This record gives sequence, structure tokens and C-alpha cells, in this order.
Amino acid sequence: MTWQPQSLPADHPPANSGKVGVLLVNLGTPDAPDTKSVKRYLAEFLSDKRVVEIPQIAWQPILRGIILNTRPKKSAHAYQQVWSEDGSPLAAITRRQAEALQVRLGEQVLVDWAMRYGNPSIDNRLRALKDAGCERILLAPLYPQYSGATTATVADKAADTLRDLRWQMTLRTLPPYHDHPAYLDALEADLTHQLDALPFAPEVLMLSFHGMPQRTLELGDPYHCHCHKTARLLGERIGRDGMRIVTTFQSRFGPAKWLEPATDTTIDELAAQGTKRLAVAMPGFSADCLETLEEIAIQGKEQFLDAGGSDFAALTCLNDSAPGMDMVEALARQELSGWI
Ligand SMILES: C=CC1=C(C)c2cc3[nH]c(cc4nc(cc5[nH]c(cc1n2)c(C)c5CCC(=O)O)C(CCC(=O)O)=C4C)c(C)c3C=C
Ligand SMILES: [Fe+2]
Ligand SMILES: [Fe+2]
Repeated sequence: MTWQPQSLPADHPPANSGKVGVLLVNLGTPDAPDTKSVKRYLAEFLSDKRVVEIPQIAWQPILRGIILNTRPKKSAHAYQQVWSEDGSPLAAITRRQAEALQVRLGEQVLVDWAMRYGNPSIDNRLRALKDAGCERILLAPLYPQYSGATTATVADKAADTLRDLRWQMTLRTLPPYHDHPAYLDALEADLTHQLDALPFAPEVLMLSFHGMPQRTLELGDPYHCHCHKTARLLGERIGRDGMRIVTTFQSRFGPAKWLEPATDTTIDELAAQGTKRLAVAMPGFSADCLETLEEIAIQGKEQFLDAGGSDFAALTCLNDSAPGMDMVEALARQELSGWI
């Protein structure tokens, strides 16, 4: 006999009358652009075994003995270059994305935001949503491309909170959306608009993604493949005559081999080969942050112009732009199906 689900009357009320929450999550950032705050943030971030996949017994002495005594000062200086009146760009933009999504989804859903490292923490905001009556929560890591170091560690952190609760809320997680039509539509609209508005026609459009150790690819992390799929699908939509598209990986950290080609090396090579006009888009970042505003818009520009380039543009991320929020809303509504 085949199994038949029990039929419910058409007007059957939701099985659970509690509220629905959405928690937007991004990587994290220090509370202030000073050495002490950056040190606290980096200690948490770089102690995550999903981020640095070296046995902690070997890694912690290097982290505490060397890295946390040198890097925070340098990074604090970089954060000072991009810090805004509203604080860290990454946190300020994520907050604006949450506010815009709240308006779009209306009263039936409570929208909040959190940072994986630093504040506001995932634990703090999950508990706040629960206290506000949310029995179902969509956890939405805003990373288009999946990686253990980003998407998975957000789920790990949320599970730590659930583990501690007698009466858990029900969680869904937003899947990676590297090839989702809503993501590609948003990037196509936003990047086309930005490219059209440039005072020069780029010969090269660089699609620069955050890097990862090469080893993670060999261990089966889909991140590298997701980045290349995004780049291919986006290239098919925004390619134009006279503009070549190249895909690179930025923000290399530590001595291990990272995914290649590296953004900084490629910038030098392009200039050496005679490229004069370069635009860089960073489609893997859903919000502008230190890595886009300092590393590319400031350092990358200086590097390209010093190497002989004449025009450089760092294009902005989707942030809380209309196309960006159309995407976040579409992704959220898809995952909230049956809940709202
Ligand atoms: C082993 C080190 C790192 C891995 C792996 C890594 C992966 C990774 N990171 C992002 C997104 C962001 N990273 C940002 C900053 C940042 N990243 C690392 C190191 C690794 N990232 C460091 C040490 C820092 C801090 C700044 C510095 O000291 O250079 C940020 C910006 C944060 C901000 O406050 O603005 C983002 C965003 C992804 C997507 C990713 C893997 C796919
Ligand atoms: Fe990073
Ligand atoms: Fe960086």
C-alpha cells in the first residue's frame, strides 16, 4: 500500500502560531578601528577552526605569539581609512539591509542582523528573536558562494545557541545562491548601471572574489567552483565589446598557497601587459567592507596607477541598493515559503 499523507482542510491554520524571524548574518568586524578592538576581533575570527584549518595546538601559539602582536596595529590603520560615521561599513550596511528587508516583508516577519565574529553576535540576536516570540527563524548567511569558513561556521554558531535551549525555535538556513537568477539579475542590473556611469571604458573587468587556501579546494570545499560558476554566468550577462573579464582571488593571508590567480599579482601583470583602464567588481561580497574599500579601492588603485595604468574603478557591492534588496527579498521569500 502506498503511503498517503493525511489531507488537511484548505483553511487549516499554520501548525504553529508563533512569529517568524529572519536573521541576516555577515562575517564580522571590530567594534572600533583601534588596535585593541581589532585584536579582540581577530582573536575570535582566527581561532575558528573552520577558518584556519590547522590543529589548534599548533596554531594557537603562532596566533597568540606572533599574529595577534603584529597584525592588529596594521589592520587597525586600514580600518581607520574606511570607518564611517555609522561605524564599520560592513556592520552599517548589514544593518541597513535588515531595515530595508523589514520594510519589504512587513509586520508578519521580524528581521534582524548579526555578525559571525564580534557584535551583535548570532547568539544575542537569535535569543532576542526568540524572546520577541519567533518560533521559526530563517538564518541567512549573506555569502553567495558556499565555503566552510563562511556559510558553515554561521550554522555551527547558531547550533551552539540551539544546543543550550530547552525549548528550541525551528531554524531554516538560506542556501548558497551563487547561481540563483535573483542574484545574477541583481548583479547584472547594478554592474551594468555602474559600468555605464564610469568616465572611461574599461579594457578589463576584474571579478575579484575573497581567497581561500588552495588546500580547501583539494579537500572538497565547493567555494572555488561556486566562484567560477558565478563568474561565468555573470560574464555571459554583462560582457561587452572591448572589455575582457578576468576572475581573481584577493586578501591572501599567511604563507600557505591560496587560490590563484591572486588579485594583486594580476593587477601588476595587467599593467605590465599594457592595460590602461581597469574596473574591479567584487561579486562575492554582499556588502562593502575593509576588503573592498581599503584593499581594492585604495591599495589596488594605487598599485595599478603606480604600475602604469591610467584609469581605475572599484565598483561597489550590492549593499542596500534597490537591485540588491530585490535579491535579498526574493531569496528570503523563497526560503520562507510555507511559513508566511
Ligand atoms: C585564514 C584566513 C582567512 C580566511 C580563510 C578567510 C575567508 C573569507 N573571508 C571572507 C570575507 C571577509 N574577510 C574579511 C576580513 C578578513 N579576512 C581575514 C582572513 C581570512 N578570511 C582577515 C585576517 C580579515 C581581517 C582584516 C585583516 O586583518 O586583513 C572581511 C571584512 C571584514 C570587515 O570588517 O570589513 C570580509 C567580508 C570570505 C567571504 C571568506 C571565504 C570565502
Ligand atoms: Fe576574510
Ligand atoms: Fe585584506
